[in-house]
Amino acid sequence: MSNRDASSLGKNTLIFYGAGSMAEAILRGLVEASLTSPNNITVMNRSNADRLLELERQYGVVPATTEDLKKSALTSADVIILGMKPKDSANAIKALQPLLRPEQLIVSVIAGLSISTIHQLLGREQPVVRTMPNTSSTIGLGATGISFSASVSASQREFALAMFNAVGLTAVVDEPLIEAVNGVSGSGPAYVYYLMEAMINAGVQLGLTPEAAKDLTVQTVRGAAEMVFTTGENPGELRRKVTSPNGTTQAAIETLDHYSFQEGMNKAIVRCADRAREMGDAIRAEAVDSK
Ligand SMILES: NC(=O)C1=CN([C@@H]2O[C@H](COP(=O)(O)OP(=O)(O)OC[C@H]3O[C@@H](n4cnc5c(N)ncnc54)[C@H](OP(=O)(O)O)[C@@H]3O)[C@@H](O)[C@H]2O)C=CC1
Ligand SMILES: O=C(O)[C@@H]1CCC=N1
Repeated sequence: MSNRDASSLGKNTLIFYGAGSMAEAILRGLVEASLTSPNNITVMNRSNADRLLELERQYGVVPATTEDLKKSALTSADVIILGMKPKDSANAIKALQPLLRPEQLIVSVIAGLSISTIHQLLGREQPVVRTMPNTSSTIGLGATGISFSASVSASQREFALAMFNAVGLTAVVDEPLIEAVNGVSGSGPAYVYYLMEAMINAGVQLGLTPEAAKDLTVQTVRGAAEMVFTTGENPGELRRKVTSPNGTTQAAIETLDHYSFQEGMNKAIVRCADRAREMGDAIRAEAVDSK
């Protein structure tokens, strides 16, 4: 793997094996940050060729639309990014078995799928980077948890970090904590969007136009995240500064407490991490069954 410039992805070739929303979020970030030439990125999926042609049109990446093109791109790529749904992953990874060279790097974004299951499905200890990104990578504001298998080389490690740093923030964690990352930031954008939906709906209920309710909500969430980021203050401290004694915010927070908001969020995130483990167990069972 080329290691001449750790801040870019060099001449390494990448294939997105599964080119759906998460793959697009990452590749768009890489292309728009000029981290690599779009010619170095191949996209493939199972059957939706139109989708690949659309990605080519938008980002200039290379579509692998025939079985021959798919095979040769998988065989030659320096890095293979597993971007299919968990339920499709066991078969897709098994199909790689006869194609892989020992030095090819596997990067997985698949929820629940452990490094050991990938090794089991491949029948060998290929270098694997297990990640949990999120869709905000699309605009360079992603948050990605990363862990490495023992055989990942120093240059492969740098490559993976450069790749995900190009599309946001990275946190290297021990592999068992990837499910916690899934609970907090992998699925996290959905919780924030859900909160925003509720805020917009309530604004409309109180008489605002849908446009005004949306604009005010978006700016509020943006501003609140930016306040935490820029000031370095804890969310709790910033919340207290908004909350005048016996004022309007206190009344709102008490209502959230009445409906167990904190407990609900806690249970949701713990359940999300558990669900990732369940999905991982199901893939592991497929790997064992196929032995
Ligand atoms: N969406 C998110 O916010 C996040 C998702 N993830 C993970 O990313 C992964 C992908 O999710 P997402 O992008 O939402 O899914 P999508 O359904 O958008 O995309 C999945 C892609 O995988 C392709 N695919 C399925 N089977 C195969 C196969 N055998 N060979 C080649 N390609 C295949 C599909 O092709 P076709 O359409 O032709 O069937 C499709 O292009 C999941 O494992 C998820 O856990 C991780 C973090 C965040
Ligand atoms: O919902 C899911 O399973 C995926 C994983 C993280 C975000 N979306």
